[in-house]
Amino acid sequence: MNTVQLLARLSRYVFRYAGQLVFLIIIGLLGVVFEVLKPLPIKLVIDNVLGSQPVPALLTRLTGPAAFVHDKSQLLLALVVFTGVVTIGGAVFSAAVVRLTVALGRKLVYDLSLELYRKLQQMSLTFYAQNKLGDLLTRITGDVFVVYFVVAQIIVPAIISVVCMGAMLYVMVQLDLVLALIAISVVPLLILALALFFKPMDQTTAAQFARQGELSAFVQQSLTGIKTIQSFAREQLMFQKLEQQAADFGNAFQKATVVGTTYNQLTALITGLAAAALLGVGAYRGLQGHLTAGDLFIFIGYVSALYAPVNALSTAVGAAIAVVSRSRRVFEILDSEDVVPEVPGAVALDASGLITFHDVSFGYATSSGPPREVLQGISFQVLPGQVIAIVGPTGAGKTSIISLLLRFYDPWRGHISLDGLDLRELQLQSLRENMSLVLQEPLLFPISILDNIRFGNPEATMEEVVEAAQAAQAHDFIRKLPDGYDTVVGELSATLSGGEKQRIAIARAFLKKAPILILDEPTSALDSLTEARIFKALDRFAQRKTVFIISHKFSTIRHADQIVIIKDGQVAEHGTHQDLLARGEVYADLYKHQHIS
Ligand SMILES: Nc1ncnc2c1ncn2[C@@H]1O[C@H](COP(=O)(O)OP(=O)(O)OP(=O)(O)O)[C@@H](O)[C@H]1O
Repeated sequence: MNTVQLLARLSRYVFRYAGQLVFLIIIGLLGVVFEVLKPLPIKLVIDNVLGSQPVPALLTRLTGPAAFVHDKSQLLLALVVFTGVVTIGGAVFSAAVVRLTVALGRKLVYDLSLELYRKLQQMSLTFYAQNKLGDLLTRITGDVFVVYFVVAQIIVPAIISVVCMGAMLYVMVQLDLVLALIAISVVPLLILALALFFKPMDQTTAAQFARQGELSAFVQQSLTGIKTIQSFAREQLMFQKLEQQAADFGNAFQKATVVGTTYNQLTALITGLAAAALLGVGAYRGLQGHLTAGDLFIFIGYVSALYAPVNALSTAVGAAIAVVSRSRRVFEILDSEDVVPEVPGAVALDASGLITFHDVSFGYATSSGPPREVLQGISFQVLPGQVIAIVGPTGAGKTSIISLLLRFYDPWRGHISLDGLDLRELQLQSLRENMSLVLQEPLLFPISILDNIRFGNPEATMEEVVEAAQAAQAHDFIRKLPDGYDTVVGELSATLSGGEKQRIAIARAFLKKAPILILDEPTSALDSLTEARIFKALDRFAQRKTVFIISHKFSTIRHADQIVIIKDGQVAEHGTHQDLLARGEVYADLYKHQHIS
């Protein structure tokens, strides 16, 4: 997307509030009137109060036959009052512009942040594997301000500046054409400076924001992993890595700032030289009688006042460049097609829990090189109400099977069906409503334990929550916490043990009344007595549910209706505990090993 397209797209967000924007611009333009009027009373003081020029015809036309314009002391008093009005009016309108801009900007940033957040929620896990969390955070908390900058630093100042400059140039043309032409000659020079600097400013600014994203990603990752860093006493190593990232960001920041300020200095130089030329030529023409002293004062006043709109315009150009770079980072996400697709007419389903894998193959993209296949030709069927255990060495592909079942990814070949329907024909939300998942490393949110358990079933009553917590062997320890079920889980749930977190996650899954329950190493952090109690409760809770269990523990696996052994991404064996022991191959070997150890 090129610069013009990007700015046009950003403007579309702003034009949703066209009424507010127009009002803001009108207020800004009324402020311009005060700005343009500012030097006028001083000209009249010089020419008509101190000097003895005839009162300008325009003024007598405005005031009619009023006598005060011809009485010097009364005219002076009127001009002093007028100056006060102009000053106060200018201040009021410029304050109003700031407030209205912020009020509008707030809504714009809010809208864009929510749109971005909604899109991020839909992105596939492949997207999250390829993008760093810290960088995404920078985009959603920082880069979204582009819509505010587009109003505050580009649209409003550009319009006000152009009108302000136009009005001042008009007055100058009326006063003296030669001087007005000198003032206008600044414009092509400013355009030339912009043409020279546009590309370097765009490139260095884009690089600065990219490095900033990388730096926040690194800081975010290292703070999340602070326990590991401290336990390995590797603070120094991480510090050195951070130093490198910070230095890269510093270099990028320096380059962008140097290029940006050089451009600003160049524009200031051009306008400054033009002001000097105006002053010289203006005074010369005054001496020749083309201008009154008061007119020359207006010129000098305008030339210095012209700095403000010219600077605002050049700042608007610099801001546009930053806005373009940053909005590209926002639109990259909004335009990304890396979402799990839903076919038109996808159906909702209250599943019974019949799941079939039909010759499924699947793999992951790698950051360098071709994608890597991790599952090949997987086929099996689970009937409603059955318990299936997926077993196999680490890295065999067990969790990948579960990820396919939840449609975090789609198979490369083959397909998976639920109640006879290809998962891709189902509405994503409906598919996942039918499933309840406990992960090996359960994540709890920084909300109360009650809300964590109710996460999958917000309507559940307190009795149901307690029942699920009791079944998950979590009720007793929750009751002993300072605020019981209302205890808020700390950041990253650092205050709970691994086993406590697992039990809350199991309670959460029990409470969500989905027909399919998926347990990925759900009890790895629990002692065998607690585990046995949970599985006893599971028999009751999971009646008529289809249950997937990934586990290395034979105490968990042996009672399953069927056991699938995955090895090197393929189904190596398939049967019941007794069948597989009798076969005396992979499963029997694993079983023997665990018993001996
Ligand atoms: N997001 C991913 N991107 C790339 N490769 C991945 C990804 N997730 C898993 N893999 C790779 O796919 C293979 C299978 O991983 P998977 O997590 O399915 O195995 P697993 O049997 O569940 O292992 P474990 O018992 O250790 O949890 C592994 O080699 C793993 O490195």
